[in-house]
Amino acid sequence: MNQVPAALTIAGTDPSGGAGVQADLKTFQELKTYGMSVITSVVAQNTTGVQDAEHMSVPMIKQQLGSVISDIPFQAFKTGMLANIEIMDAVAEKISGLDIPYIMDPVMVTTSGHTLIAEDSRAYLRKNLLPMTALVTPNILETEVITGETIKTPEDMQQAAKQIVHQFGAGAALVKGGHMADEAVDFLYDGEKLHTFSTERIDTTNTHGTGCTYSAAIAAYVSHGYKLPDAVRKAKDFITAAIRHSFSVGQGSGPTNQWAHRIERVK
Ligand SMILES: Nc1ncnc2c1ncn2[C@@H]1O[C@H](COP(=O)(O)OP(=O)(O)OP(=O)(O)O)[C@@H](O)[C@H]1O
Ligand SMILES: Cc1ncc(COP(=O)(O)O)c(N)n1
Repeated sequence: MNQVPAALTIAGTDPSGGAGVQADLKTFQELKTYGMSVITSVVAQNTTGVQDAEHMSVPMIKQQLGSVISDIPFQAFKTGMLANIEIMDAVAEKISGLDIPYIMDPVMVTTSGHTLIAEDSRAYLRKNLLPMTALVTPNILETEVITGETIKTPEDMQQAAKQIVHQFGAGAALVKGGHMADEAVDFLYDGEKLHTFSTERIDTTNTHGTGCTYSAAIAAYVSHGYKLPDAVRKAKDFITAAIRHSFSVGQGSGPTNQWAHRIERVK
């Protein structure tokens, strides 16, 4: 018997293969995790941006979740694009009661600047979904939306990570600073300690799908049994390699390379 951990992504699609469910499944596979996916929205997008999106019906999302949950055990799951309150509510209903670590990538705006969730669903996400998470992974903009505070400095990021845990009830918060100054520095607050993960900033515009790949890598490592700070540290190495060896395909912001960890021997 081939026993491997399994992970589930609940997210939107990217037919150009760089973000969303496609990035998540590639990442799970690379990290020796059996990958499964529930599609919430079908998005027409590519490296240049988002052209259109169609959301799956609530019954269909619930059916997909039911199909997976009733059949195959998994050791971690993540959410990406949850476009509106109805979809968030459907997902919340199906995952409540699962005793499995939940990693939320609170997808709001893409790297190319397109809004992926309805304005009025932000409050729902904060109030109803955040308390269910083991970890939430907002970038600066998403952090500002969640906390209502402006982020200018690394200290602001650290403060926000604590606030997201203590005030909004997330299990842990990883505030990502891909756009802050010279370094790509992220802060993890796990309810007890602040951890810093910092790498050099790679000079590239190929960052399509970085958030998706990073959170999927964290979920994969968690499915293998790593505790949060270690899972994030390993995922940070994975995403940094993936950005460093990213693909210059397409006419816009290219995708990351999920097999780069093999080139750099990230374990
Ligand atoms: N140019 C870069 N060089 C190195 N690391 C980067 C770079 N851009 C992003 N990262 C890192 O990649 C990971 C994923 O970043 P992610 O894209 O989710 O957040 P972000 O870059 O802060 O925001 P955005 O979603 O708007 O791109 C984070 O660890 C971030 O620090
Ligand atoms: C379906 C979907 N989900 C999420 C993203 C965010 O991607 P990025 O990490 O580039 O901001 C995306 N472009 N498409």
